[in-house]
Amino acid sequence: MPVSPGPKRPAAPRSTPATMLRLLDWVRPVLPRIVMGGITALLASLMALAIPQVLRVVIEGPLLSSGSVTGLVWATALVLALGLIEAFLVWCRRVFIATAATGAEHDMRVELYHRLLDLPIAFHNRTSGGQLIQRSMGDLSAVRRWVAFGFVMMVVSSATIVVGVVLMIVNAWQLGLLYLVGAIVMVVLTFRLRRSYGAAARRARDQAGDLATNVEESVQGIRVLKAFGRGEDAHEDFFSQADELRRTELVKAGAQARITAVLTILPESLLAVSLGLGAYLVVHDQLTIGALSAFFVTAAVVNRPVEMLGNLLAMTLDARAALDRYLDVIDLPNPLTDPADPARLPAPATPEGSTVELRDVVVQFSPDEAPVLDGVDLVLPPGRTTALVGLTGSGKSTLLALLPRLLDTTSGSVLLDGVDVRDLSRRDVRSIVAPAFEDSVLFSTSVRDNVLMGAAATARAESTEGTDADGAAVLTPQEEDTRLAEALEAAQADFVADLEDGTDTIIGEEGLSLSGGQRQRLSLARAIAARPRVLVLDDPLSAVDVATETAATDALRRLLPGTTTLVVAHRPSTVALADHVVVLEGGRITGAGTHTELLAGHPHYRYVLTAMEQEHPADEDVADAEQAVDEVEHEIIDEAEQEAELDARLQDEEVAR
Ligand SMILES: Nc1ncnc2c1ncn2[C@@H]1O[C@H](COP(=O)(O)OP(=O)(O)OP(=O)(O)O)[C@@H](O)[C@H]1O
Repeated sequence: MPVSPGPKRPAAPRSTPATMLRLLDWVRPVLPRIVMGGITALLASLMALAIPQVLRVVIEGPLLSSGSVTGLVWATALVLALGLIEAFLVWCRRVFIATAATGAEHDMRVELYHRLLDLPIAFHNRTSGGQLIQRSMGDLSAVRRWVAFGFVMMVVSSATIVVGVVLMIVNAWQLGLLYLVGAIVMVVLTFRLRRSYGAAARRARDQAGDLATNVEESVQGIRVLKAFGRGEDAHEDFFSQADELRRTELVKAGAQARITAVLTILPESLLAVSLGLGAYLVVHDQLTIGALSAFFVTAAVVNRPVEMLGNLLAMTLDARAALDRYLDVIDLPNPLTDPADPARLPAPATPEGSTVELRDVVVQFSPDEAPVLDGVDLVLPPGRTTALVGLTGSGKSTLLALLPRLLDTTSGSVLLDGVDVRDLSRRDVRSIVAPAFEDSVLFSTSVRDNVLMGAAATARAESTEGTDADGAAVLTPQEEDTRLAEALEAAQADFVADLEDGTDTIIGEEGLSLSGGQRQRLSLARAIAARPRVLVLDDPLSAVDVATETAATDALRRLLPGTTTLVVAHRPSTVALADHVVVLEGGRITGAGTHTELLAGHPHYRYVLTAMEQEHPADEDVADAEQAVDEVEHEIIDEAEQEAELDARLQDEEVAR
């Protein structure tokens, strides 16, 4: 599967300040705490700057002129007090900022998750999982670190430098001005170097996402990798991706090193020049020793934030790259939206059940490509089962995705009991249309939770059950038990009774491993437990035998008599169980009727059935093949036993001799 860095960046790139300002959307509620944090940090810095001024008073005042011990004690106490206040203010900064930053990170993470659930399937098809995990974890951590430390320290450092330079000018204007000129040169050079770091920072984050995708896919596909002996190739792929990331990190480190070098060499050189010039000024009585000392101690305090600016700039560019990736997803327009004023959910159009109608439906994924569905007109008979048959790629899954509104038509409409699905809220549509897919997805929770997942939503739509404070339906424990038992029985999932904890057994990725057929049965049970008005099945029983499929279909008819069902059929047995069959050929419906009618008069239908039979041989053939395998296995075992007997006899003879 190709690895993609995810959504494309917006056409007009944002500047770093404009990007960082977007953070206000999440930071605004905690802004007072951040401002308080900033103020305490600033005060702490001012305390640090105040200490050299006390030093000047000490040198020029009590210590050198009057020799007063009391004055010296007071001055010492003052420096100690300033130090203690500085430490207390630093502690306050951490408390204020940490809670604010983690709160903003939490809100951003929740919003991203909500967005991922909201975005259409097409987005998830083209975006790799690792990239999304990286966005929700690593990228957001970088943003939090910047809010908690980078931003505040950037403001505080800048303020400290400005105040410090002013004090340096006040203490020794000649030396202060020299430092100011040097500071301007530093800023210009640093901003020139930032470009290469910024580009590498974005590249590194995209590459880290690719790496996460690689790990995720390798773990998920571990069986395939092992079975095909591709472990070595996978290892090489991973190695080269990891190496690419390493090289980008080195580019970042190089750029940061250059910035840090400028921000270290220049101020240190300035101090050296200032020392010579300062000594000259003192000798020629143009500067006092106290003022020179105060200048140097102030310069030492200012140099700390100046040197830190390099790291802070790198942190800002890292956070900007991370925030850009986050906003790429958050700002993505969702073509599947709810109407401003959704229509009320209609009642079933007929006593037999709901009707579903597709009117002149066209689906085209890209203007450069031919439509996948082209002028489809289709009515699903209420309360009956319709099988959708077609060659691979004919558009069956695409058509199915239109019913629960996982996808919208390019033109034409899909009507549920006479109402266009786009006029209903997506929540309402999905509360009456339940899907089950061939690729059954189970979550890392109990059988019970997996199966009852959609039951509450449909119960709310039926509105005969109780509701909770949010208006969502709540099934009583007894009702839940009944639904669970019925759904498991109908889906032929009786194996659940033999699991160690029955319906409370934890399954899914982190739980018990189930066979493909068992997973499919639970996925079907989930759709049944929802008691939908419309059931959409994308070949959900492909991994079970024909007898189980027949039993499940019978149970479905009994349990959900008024449910209108559309099932994609990949084998003749599924077609045979349907009331009505529709043939899809290159995105168009070319035939509809009963299995017998189509068999008699539709050549493409016969061709598709023949193709299905070749792909899914009848169960008798499979049974024959299994028996043949059994016989061969028995022969091998017999031969092995005979050889063992022969060996034992030869050994006995040897011993006897
Ligand atoms: N999100 C998408 N973007 C672009 N093309 C797509 C997308 N989804 C499906 N297609 C294309 O639409 C065509 C029909 O796909 P679809 O999955 O509906 O066929 P199908 O009949 O269900 O096939 P199969 O029997 O193999 O599952 C294919 O050519 C597929 O590549």
